Amino acid sequence: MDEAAVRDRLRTVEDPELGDDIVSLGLVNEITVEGEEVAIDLALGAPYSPSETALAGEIREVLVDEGLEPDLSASIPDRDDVTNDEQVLPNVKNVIAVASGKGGVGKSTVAVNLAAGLSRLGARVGLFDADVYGPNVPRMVDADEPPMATEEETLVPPEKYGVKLMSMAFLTGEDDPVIWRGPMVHKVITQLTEDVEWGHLDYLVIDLPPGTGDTQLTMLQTMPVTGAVIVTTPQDVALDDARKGLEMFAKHETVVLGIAENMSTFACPDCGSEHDIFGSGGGEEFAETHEMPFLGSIPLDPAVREGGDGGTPTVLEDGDTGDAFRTITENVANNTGIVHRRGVSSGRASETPSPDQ
Ligand SMILES: Nc1ncnc2c1ncn2[C@@H]1O[C@H](COP(=O)(O)OP(=O)(O)OP(=O)(O)O)[C@@H](O)[C@H]1O
Repeated sequence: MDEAAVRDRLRTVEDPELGDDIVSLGLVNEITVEGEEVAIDLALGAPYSPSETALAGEIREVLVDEGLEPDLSASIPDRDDVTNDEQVLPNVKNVIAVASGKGGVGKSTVAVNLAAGLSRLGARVGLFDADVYGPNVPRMVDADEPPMATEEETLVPPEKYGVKLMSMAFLTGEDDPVIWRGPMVHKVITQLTEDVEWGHLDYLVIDLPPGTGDTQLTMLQTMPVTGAVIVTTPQDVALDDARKGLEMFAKHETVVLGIAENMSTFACPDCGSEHDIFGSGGGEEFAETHEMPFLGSIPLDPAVREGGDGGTPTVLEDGDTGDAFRTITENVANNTGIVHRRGVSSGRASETPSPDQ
């Protein structure tokens, strides 16, 4: 079988989300055939996301059915085409910012569980606690080991649950109130991203400070954010704040990967029934109204708080609440993949002359 024949066979593989075959969408970067061995480079950008893993499985199956031995690799053209010196965080494939319109809605909880959940899927993950106002991620994952400084004056982040961790708390101490101004934020964030030995990462999850002010905007401008996750509770006030969050991302042209609703239904351990303490369904309605993906709801569950007080992140535990975090993790990864594949296929569409040109 030659390259053209392989390409032809790949036309039978449909992208699960974009509604066309992978060749027409421009997702096949390169095919090299040597005897029965066929190496294929695909434009897939969300490692270990369930939908891209399934897609790769399907591609392999089609080729194996033809008696070939496939060897698949993935690269994202828009990131990989820029030389390393020009890039912030060149070895990080995806930067995912976790944001909320106001404090206390569970943003850090979602960031920690998302990072641990992605690591559980097999990905290489970092978690950057950029909440300058109240950095609490180290406490949540019980990481009392500070980063190590190298001779080159870079920092090696400690690791917990397979996640590399960096936090403002390592630098300022958790209890020191810090007043941050724009230029300082920019400088510190640049240092914390550039001087940290993150190594090669599939995902760097960033826990942004709550709110939608200058600090948050500076952070978005400093880092190459792939997409943002907005955390909200079903309460109207929080949803109003979530609206401001959307406006901030629109202003900065940041893709929103979806809305996660936290503290939805309370499953009462004593009486066994469910209570909608803050109302329910608000997050999903909000996502629908704004045509944003809905990532899932997390129940109000004492185990989440215990997990956040130095216990194991709930996403790593059995049970319904763990399932809820796993669903959100998978949706975030899948939506990250959609962002890249859509970017590749729309770039290709603009290169192709339209019929009447
Ligand atoms: N689904 C949940 N069920 C029970 N407790 C939760 C849940 N989500 C978060 N919590 C608890 O609520 C508190 C606030 O959560 P968290 O620190 O994640 O919020 P936050 O939005 O990051 O707050 P801030 O950024 O203002 O510090 C924590 O004690 C956390 O353990």
